[in-house]
Amino acid sequence: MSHFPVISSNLSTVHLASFLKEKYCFSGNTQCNLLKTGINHTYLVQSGVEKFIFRVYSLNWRTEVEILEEIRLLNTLKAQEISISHPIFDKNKNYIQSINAPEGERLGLMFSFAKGEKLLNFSEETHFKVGQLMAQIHQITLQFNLERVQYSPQILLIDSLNYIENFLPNDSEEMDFMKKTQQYLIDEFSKIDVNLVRKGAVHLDIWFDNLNITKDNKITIFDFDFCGNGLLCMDIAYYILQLNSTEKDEAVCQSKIKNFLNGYESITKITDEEKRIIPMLGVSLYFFYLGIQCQRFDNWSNTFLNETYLKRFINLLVKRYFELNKLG
Ligand SMILES: Nc1ncnc2c1ncn2[C@@H]1O[C@H](COP(=O)(O)OP(=O)(O)O)[C@@H](O)[C@H]1O
Ligand SMILES: N[C@@H](CCOP(=O)(O)O)C(=O)O
Repeated sequence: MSHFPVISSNLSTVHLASFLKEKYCFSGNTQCNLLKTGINHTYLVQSGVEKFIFRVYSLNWRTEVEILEEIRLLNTLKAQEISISHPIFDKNKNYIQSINAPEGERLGLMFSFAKGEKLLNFSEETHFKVGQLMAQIHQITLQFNLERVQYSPQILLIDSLNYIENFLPNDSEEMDFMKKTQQYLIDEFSKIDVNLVRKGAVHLDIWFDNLNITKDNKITIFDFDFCGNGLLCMDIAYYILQLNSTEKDEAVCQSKIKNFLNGYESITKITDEEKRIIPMLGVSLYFFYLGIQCQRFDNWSNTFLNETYLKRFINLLVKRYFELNKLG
């Protein structure tokens, strides 16, 4: 039977379970449950008492080389005993699985299950520990070059706004703000003293949503899908930015940021130049991820993304953060 061509599909969990059972030689009952259809589709795989996470990349989202580079980074971190979710190879020692989905070949990768649970809000002490963990990662990823994206102003600010333009009227106040801010941020990038900021591999998406925390406060970071090359302080900027959007009490938010930074600096120093540019990098990352949401409209964000959503996001998050940091 021939099918009408599709751009994305949801794999049958029953069939995925038997595919994985065979590939990874799982003994006994193997179950697969969909956790999330995001840019990638994430499945919880259970084989007896063991738990794993299987990620199925959207069609053409990442190349094989990019995924191999993510694996290389994760294995480097694992070798240094950094608490991250690591990739797992199959019975033939292959990491990447190829799945012949209706839309074309989709790639898959198995990960260790990060112990603990996701917490929207956690203590100052835990923020201190996240800071330490991020700094330990950065000590290893300093000067680490990945054959993946370079987080340049072009990617963060120009390409992103091109995607946003498809959904936000050109004559709206919000687009006016975005265009002026884009120009301001491009200028700020050109003023960065590159000799005083550390460069290397960044995760770019470290926030509560990509951390599991155990009862005894052990943190594991997962979802390195956006890893690439950039300024290490982009990770710091993103974490602080997200703390501002998830912690509503200003005093508590500041105290958590302070603890996070203290934790980081208990391992390695953040330069004065890095501290100076953290706010403008945060706003740049808002641009980037808003661009990603628009880019992935077809198979991810269409359930929430529209003109009103963009206007609210820009006014309540981007503009607020810009003004809070007295930028411009
Ligand atoms: N290694 C992991 N260990 C435990 N849970 C995970 C792991 N990876 C993903 N998850 C769970 O699956 C959800 C979706 O996975 P994620 O890779 O973050 O996808 P997305 O980027 O679309 O949010 C996460 O929010 C988390 O709850
Ligand atoms: N965290 C980003 C988007 C990437 O989200 P994820 O679901 O892949 O972790 C955002 O805030 O937009």
